[in-house]
Amino acid sequence: MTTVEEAEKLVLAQLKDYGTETTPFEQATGRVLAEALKADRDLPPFNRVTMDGIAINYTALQNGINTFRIKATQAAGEEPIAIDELNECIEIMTGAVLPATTDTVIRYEDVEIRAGLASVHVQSIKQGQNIHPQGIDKKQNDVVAASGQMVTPAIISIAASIGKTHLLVKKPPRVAIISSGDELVDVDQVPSAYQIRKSNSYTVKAVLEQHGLSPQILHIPDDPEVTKQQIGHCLENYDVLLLSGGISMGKFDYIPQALEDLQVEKFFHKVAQRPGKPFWFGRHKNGALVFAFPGNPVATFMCLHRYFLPWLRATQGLAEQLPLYAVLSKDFSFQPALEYYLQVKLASNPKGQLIASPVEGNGSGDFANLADTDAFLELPLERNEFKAGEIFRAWKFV
Ligand SMILES: Nc1nc2c(c(=O)[nH]1)N[C@H]1C(S)=C(S)[C@@H](COP(=O)(O)OP(=O)(O)OC[C@H]3O[C@@H](n4cnc5c(N)ncnc54)[C@H](O)[C@@H]3O)O[C@H]1N2
Ligand code: MOO
Repeated sequence: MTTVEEAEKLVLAQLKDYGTETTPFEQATGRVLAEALKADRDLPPFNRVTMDGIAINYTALQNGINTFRIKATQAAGEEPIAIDELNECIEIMTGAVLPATTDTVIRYEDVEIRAGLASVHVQSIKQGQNIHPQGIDKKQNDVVAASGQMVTPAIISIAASIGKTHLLVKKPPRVAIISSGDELVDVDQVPSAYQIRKSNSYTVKAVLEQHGLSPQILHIPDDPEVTKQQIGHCLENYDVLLLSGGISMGKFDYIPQALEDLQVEKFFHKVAQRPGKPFWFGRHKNGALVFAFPGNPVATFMCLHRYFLPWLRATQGLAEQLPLYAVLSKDFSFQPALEYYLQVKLASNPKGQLIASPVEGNGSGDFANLADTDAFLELPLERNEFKAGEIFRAWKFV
């Protein structure tokens, strides 16, 4: 059987550039930048006052002048007002441009203002204080965000500051999320005593939307002809098919046969892991990839995080995410020769360690347990006994 490492390698070998597109910057969170963002002017663009108070020329203090005549008040956004004499000051607000004839700002807390005069009542004034100098953060045309990184709220802030209303981003793959099975009814339907509501498709969609994708949902009934026809249609119209269910050994598990009939090359079927053992992965001749995840909700969820999301990062040119490690909080044993993905709740302790506490639940059909956990702990297949205090890789999903 294919090991997790082999499966991961085969998945990550299927990278493709889906091109670029332009998007309004406000809608770009989670997308991958396909251009470098450059400062349209110095950052900050002028010597920016950082405290409300008075602007003076420091030479005045050196000459023993402690009381200043307030010449004018300058708000942020106003043209700077120069002082003409050393014994003058400008009352000035945070965000205002420092007037060229001044070089130091003293905050209101350190002056007393009476009858148009400001008296400084502290000694420790430093020349140039309370000023954020022009261009100290970045110079005009400096790269402020490199191509190939994910657009985060901080990058939205940069785009806004430099007037970039639209960003060139990587085009994400077009994804179809496909569920199958006649036991499944829609979320707004009342299931019979023998049915359940579809949940996997919505879980997968929610995760994908967090990563900037806009997938389409489709349901296929347990009918071999319809299965083949619908999957055939998706292979022509999408870059990636994410299926859940219908791939193990059941009499109505028509997906593997349909994929074979449609000439989707199988890279593997079944991975030495639990949950998610029946995972099927392949590629159609036109390049469309098929991730067919086992239908049990926890299996679909695990495979999505363990295989699809790393593939998505890599195919969009993002650097590999640094692995996360956690300390197992109590002894645990697992006998089958499968890599086990233990559901855990993570918490850090005062020593700065990340502690993984098992919250086992009732197998891969127990999707309620996912809400009580936030990661899978990857327990290697070569072993059966895992001791409290040992460190393992964690796959966080919250
Ligand atoms: N004889 C064997 N039986 C099974 C094996 C096996 O190796 N030999 N593997 C088991 C494992 S492990 C899993 S996981 C499941 C996977 O089977 P399928 O991928 O064919 O999934 P289904 O049978 O269609 O469904 C399994 C389970 O999940 C529910 N389901 C399916 N889709 C959804 C959905 N969209 N939303 C919510 N729940 C869904 C479905 O009703 C079933 O309860 O096979 C084992 N059997
Ligand atoms: O993959 Mo199955 O999830 O072990 O139940």
